Amino acid sequence: MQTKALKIGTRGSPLALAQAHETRDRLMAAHGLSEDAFEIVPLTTSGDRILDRPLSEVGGKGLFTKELEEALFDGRIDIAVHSSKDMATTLPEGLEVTTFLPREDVRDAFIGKLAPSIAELPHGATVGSSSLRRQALIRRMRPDLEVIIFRGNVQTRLRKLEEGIAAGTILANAGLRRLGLTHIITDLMPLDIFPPAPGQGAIGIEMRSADKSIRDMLSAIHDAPTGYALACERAYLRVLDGSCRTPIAGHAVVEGDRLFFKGIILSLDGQEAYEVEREGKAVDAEAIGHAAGEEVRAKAGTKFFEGWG
Ligand SMILES: NCc1[nH]cc(CCC(=O)O)c1CC(=O)O
Repeated sequence: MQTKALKIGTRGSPLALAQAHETRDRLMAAHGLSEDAFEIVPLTTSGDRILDRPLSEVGGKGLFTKELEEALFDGRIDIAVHSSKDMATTLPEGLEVTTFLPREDVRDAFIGKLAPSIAELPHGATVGSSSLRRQALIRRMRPDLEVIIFRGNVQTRLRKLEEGIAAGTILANAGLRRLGLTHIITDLMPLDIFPPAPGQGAIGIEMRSADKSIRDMLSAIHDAPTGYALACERAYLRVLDGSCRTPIAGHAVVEGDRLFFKGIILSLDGQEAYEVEREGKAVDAEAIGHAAGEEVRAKAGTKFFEGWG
């Protein structure tokens, strides 16, 4: 007889559901379980409801996770599947992200209507993005372009593009791959000129700290290199979080037992940029990320952050 199904909490967007299914499939494979050992529970978050303003104005990353965390606390779900990029850097007492799935490609993808790449867009063309990081990186490359706010899930943004509201948009390659939409990509942005957001491309799984059996079950699908990269990137972001109106990019790569991190913070117009590069042992991921955050914050100086809080 089947015992109680494990309830996998997720946002209801097609991308979130794809990530929940990937988590379920990996758990099934790792433990030889069938589909009915799991129940996928989609929940609507305030981040999904508020679509007319940029996230940086309405409260930031917590918006996508709060409802899922409440459901974890009251037992409506047993685990919560998140895009790591959307997660706050500190979690409520009693909850933990113990598990990261193998990371997808971290690059951003350009989807162009008037031209296949940002470089080839006509002078003054409009690009849609509500990410401060993408806006600043676009403006750094092409100060003549106009950047307009584009929110909503991947499908909503693509519809806006079809309606001609913008000449192009930028989305994470990871999300497009998970949705089977890579055919619409017209350019993949190189990491050195368009570094990703901390956490981009990585699925994180949150659980109740006290749940020993779930901890054991999840450990079978944890990807250690992704875990180290994320520990580093999240520590870096945590140092800079006080300035959530700052465009921030950061990316760690793990090779064997070494970790290589690159980070950059920019002014909103992309004209000012401060970079940091660190490497060390993968097991020191968090300390490396923390030190990188401190370094880039010191380089930028207090004036850079003034009035942005
Ligand atoms: N903020 C929305 C969001 N959160 C995670 C992804 C993409 C998937 C990922 O980075 O894992 C996206 C959409 C996008 O940026 O294109």
